[in-house]
Amino acid sequence: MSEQEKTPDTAQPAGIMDQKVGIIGANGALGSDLARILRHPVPAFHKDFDICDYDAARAWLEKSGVAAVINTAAFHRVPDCETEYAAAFEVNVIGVRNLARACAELDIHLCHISTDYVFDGTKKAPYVETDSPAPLSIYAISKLAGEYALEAYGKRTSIVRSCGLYGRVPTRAKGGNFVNAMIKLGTERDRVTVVNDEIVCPTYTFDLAVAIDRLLAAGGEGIFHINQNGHTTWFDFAKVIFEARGLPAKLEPISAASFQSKVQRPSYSVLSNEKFEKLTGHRMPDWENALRRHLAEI
Ligand SMILES: NC(=O)C1=CN([C@@H]2O[C@H](COP(=O)(O)OP(=O)(O)OC[C@H]3O[C@@H](n4cnc5c(N)ncnc54)[C@H](OP(=O)(O)O)[C@@H]3O)[C@@H](O)[C@H]2O)C=CC1
Ligand SMILES: Cc1cn([C@H]2C[C@H](O)[C@@H](COP(=O)(O)OP(=O)(O)O[C@H]3O[C@@H](C)C(=O)[C@@H](O)[C@H]3O)O2)c(=O)[nH]c1=O
Repeated sequence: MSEQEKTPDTAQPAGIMDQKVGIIGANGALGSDLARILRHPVPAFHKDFDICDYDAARAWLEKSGVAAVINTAAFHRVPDCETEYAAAFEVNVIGVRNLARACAELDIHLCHISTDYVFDGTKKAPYVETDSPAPLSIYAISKLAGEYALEAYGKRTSIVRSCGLYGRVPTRAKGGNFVNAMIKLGTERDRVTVVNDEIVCPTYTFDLAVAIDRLLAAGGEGIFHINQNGHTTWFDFAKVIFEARGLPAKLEPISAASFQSKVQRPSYSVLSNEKFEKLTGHRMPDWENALRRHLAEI
């Protein structure tokens, strides 16, 4: 195993948060890694309750006896949000409002997952938590409105914004993630085109789950940006996947403008980890290290 593939000492699976923590969406990409990392996880599945149902959410939270809860539930098939906007707003805003209200009443810390897409990408330097959001899509608008709902109705809250999640369990809402899409396309097609002018920092759900555990243990409240360190383009990210897997298709760079999509995505959405790393003393591994560890586990 190369140096890049070794698990860094920051990624040990044992959680440090010493109290019971609820995980909403415990079988999702991030939720399933939270369930394997947290020391005292209390998993909640969609069949247990829907966050859009305030009474059901409150009843589960009250019964669970958790000190904190992490909300990973979202409507996040990004292109579908453009047309199914009522559903997107119901889950991403009203659902979050419900959780914020219930957690405030029950004195539970609510940690909510948000996105790099709240920014428009014009900054061209890592975004810090105090930068002004400027969402470009309905998904991004609904996630930003969810943040505002949390801040308006919540008491003890944290918001974790991250970027381009991938992990052992594919994102349920999308039926996959960028890594397994590349492996599938790279195996089935002769030629795969990937955008080379969106600068991002795709993030491994395992590393994000470890980081969220550290954030909760440190009592972090407010907004925190957490993604892998460094930055790449989707094309360069795909290149590592193609090389590591020896995929037969020809990989070609294209511009975002020529990628057929009904969604406008930020051309730069790297997040600065500085606030998180300062509070917790925990350094996020680089994106390539994370990707190679992930490729070794699937
Ligand atoms: N995936 C990505 O690239 C990124 C995601 N994010 C954010 O991270 C979070 C987690 O993403 P990820 O783990 O990939 O998502 P997944 O789709 O894998 O997991 C979401 C989980 O939430 C559950 N869920 C969905 N809607 C509801 C609801 N109304 N009530 C209760 N449970 C519900 C789902 O259950 P079921 O499937 O059974 O409905 C699923 O278990 C989301 O908030 C997303 O916006 C941020 C940046 C990037
Ligand atoms: C599958 C594929 C994607 N792409 C591009 C499209 C897009 O610009 C980029 C990533 O593709 P995705 O389908 O993952 O894009 P998308 O679903 O918009 O990903 C986003 O999901 C939401 C939930 C978030 O919060 C964001 O952080 C972000 O990761 O790669 C290609 O160029 N070629 C391809 O074959």
